[in-house]
Amino acid sequence: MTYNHHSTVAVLGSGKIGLAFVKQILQKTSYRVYATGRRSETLKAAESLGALALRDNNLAVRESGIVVIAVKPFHFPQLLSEVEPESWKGKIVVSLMAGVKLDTLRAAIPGARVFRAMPNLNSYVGFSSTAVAENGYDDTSRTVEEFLKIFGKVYWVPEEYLDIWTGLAGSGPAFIAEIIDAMAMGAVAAGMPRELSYEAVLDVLEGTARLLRSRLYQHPGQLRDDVTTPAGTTIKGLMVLESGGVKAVLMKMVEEASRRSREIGEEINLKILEKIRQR
Ligand SMILES: NC(=O)C1=CN([C@@H]2O[C@H](COP(=O)(O)OP(=O)(O)OC[C@H]3O[C@@H](n4cnc5c(N)ncnc54)[C@H](OP(=O)(O)O)[C@@H]3O)[C@@H](O)[C@H]2O)C=CC1
Ligand SMILES: O=C(O)[C@@H]1CCC=N1
Repeated sequence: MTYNHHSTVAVLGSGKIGLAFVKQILQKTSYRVYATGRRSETLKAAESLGALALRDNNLAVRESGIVVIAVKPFHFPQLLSEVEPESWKGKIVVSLMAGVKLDTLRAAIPGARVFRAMPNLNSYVGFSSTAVAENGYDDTSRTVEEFLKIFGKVYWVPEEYLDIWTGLAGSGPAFIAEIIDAMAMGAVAAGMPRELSYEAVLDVLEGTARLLRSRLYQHPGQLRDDVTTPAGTTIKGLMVLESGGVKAVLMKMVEEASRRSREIGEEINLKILEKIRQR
């Protein structure tokens, strides 16, 4: 296969989200993929998907046109020390790290065109809801948009929304998974087998998302009211939900996750500035 730098992607950090990216890229495109990691298990997992797995972040960056940063935010300073500043020059860099701001990324990797994106683990099946921020709309942004569409839907947002997006859509699959589990357990408590209960909740979730996206409803409250028969079953369940303060808890859950994303950004920014001073 012939290739040039622009048809090669480096995924730095082949963990949970990194591997989801590797899987989709290799399944849907003809990009060559370099995937890095530290442990042999990590490299083996990437290799088994068809990536060129390697420990050398510098080589992966040098050989690629698009570089995805998928390490944990607190591993970023170490990653930086492993890549020569020259290697980043002219690259399109897409950071998936929670919290780490564009200014911090630009200061850390000058000479690259940097984008900050927040996908979610639904990328694994091509159903991510990904927000991306960077100033300007040009050919490079369009390349990044096309690239991110491999993993699902793409939304351009001002950077100020990215921490909130992280708390809502980035962490979202974990929150929804907990709600699904709780509802299935409720059915088990009422006497139905776990597997059947679980399938039913997944069906309800998928169907409700479709119904809410249809033109029938402008607001979820309208669907709630249509389901709720006076003195029926739903209103009794809703009363329990309200008495438990569940709606307020869910609101606080997203708000707190968003706050933590901002906090991570501040912590990493300080570490990066320290690192830059040492250069
Ligand atoms: N998980 C999720 O749902 C989402 C995560 N994110 C963001 O993606 C990033 C990764 O998260 P996640 O995938 O969950 O984390 P994981 O811990 O699963 O993956 C991180 C990977 O980075 C690798 N790594 C760490 N340091 C280096 C290094 N110096 N060189 C090469 N590889 C390295 C680790 O390899 P090894 O294990 O071999 O040490 C590990 O496989 C985070 O910044 C997170 O904020 C964004 C959206 C969703
Ligand atoms: O929990 C986290 O910090 C990361 C960011 C979004 C999903 N997982």
